[in-house]
Amino acid sequence: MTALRLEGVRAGYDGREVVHEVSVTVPAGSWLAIVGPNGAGKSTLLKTMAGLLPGTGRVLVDDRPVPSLSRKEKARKLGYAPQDAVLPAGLTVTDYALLGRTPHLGLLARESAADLSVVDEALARLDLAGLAGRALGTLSGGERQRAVLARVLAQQASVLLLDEPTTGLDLGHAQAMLELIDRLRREDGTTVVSTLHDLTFAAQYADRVLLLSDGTVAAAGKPAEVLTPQALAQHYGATADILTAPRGELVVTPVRPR
Ligand SMILES: Nc1ncnc2c1ncn2[C@@H]1O[C@H](COP(=O)(O)OP(=O)(O)OP(=O)(O)O)[C@@H](O)[C@H]1O
Repeated sequence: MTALRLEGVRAGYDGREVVHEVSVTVPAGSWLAIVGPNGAGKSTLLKTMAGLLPGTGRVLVDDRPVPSLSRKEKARKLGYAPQDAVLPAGLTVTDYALLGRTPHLGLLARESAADLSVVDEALARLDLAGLAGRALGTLSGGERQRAVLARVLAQQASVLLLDEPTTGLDLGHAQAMLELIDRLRREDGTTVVSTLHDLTFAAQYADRVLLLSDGTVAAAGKPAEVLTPQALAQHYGATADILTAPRGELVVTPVRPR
């Protein structure tokens, strides 16, 4: 089953097109990583998928055009975590994550014990339980980023659109975050689309990788097919090797040019 489909999507800002004619199909329960150099249009593409940026072409979630969904339907189907969310400084981590439950509440309904337990679990999994009562304005960069993800996880949307979910996280928290996202995918059938700068993470977690370059799809397919030294040289201007770790995982590593 297809969870998300883009057909000839074009998008941009102030009349300047930065994403050109992107078509992609994301099967339900799979993970698509969007990679590419700075300014390639990754965040723009993700915002267009989330229905936050108008574009031409079609974006369909569960075979329904995103613009045709009500706000609540959209929030139940699509959870979007931006790279640089603006957070209300005075709100506590718990109250902020509870906002993720809004699409699940009835009219004028307050959060139930079940909503609170979803939030508590998201906070615990993101190692934020000890910070639950802290105001967002007092958090470190990595803690803030985890709070943004806690909110989107609490939303329990069927498709997660995550813009650079590991930005600002140390190696352990980054890995824990990706493991958590992968577990949601395997256990609940959640579909994941994430931009990722870390190509080793992209290679190890995504089923498929879409390499965006200058707003067009330069390559799409299995990580080993897309992440080649030639592609990294051509599109990133980087000298890199693709290694295989002892247990078979791919590792993308820069190598100092000679
Ligand atoms: N709000 C905006 N208004 C005008 N131009 C924008 C806006 N946001 C992004 N752009 C431009 O669109 C292009 C694509 O930006 P985008 O943020 O989508 O790239 P990206 O691949 O996510 O980059 P990065 O890896 O640096 O985060 C860039 O040229 C950028 O300057």
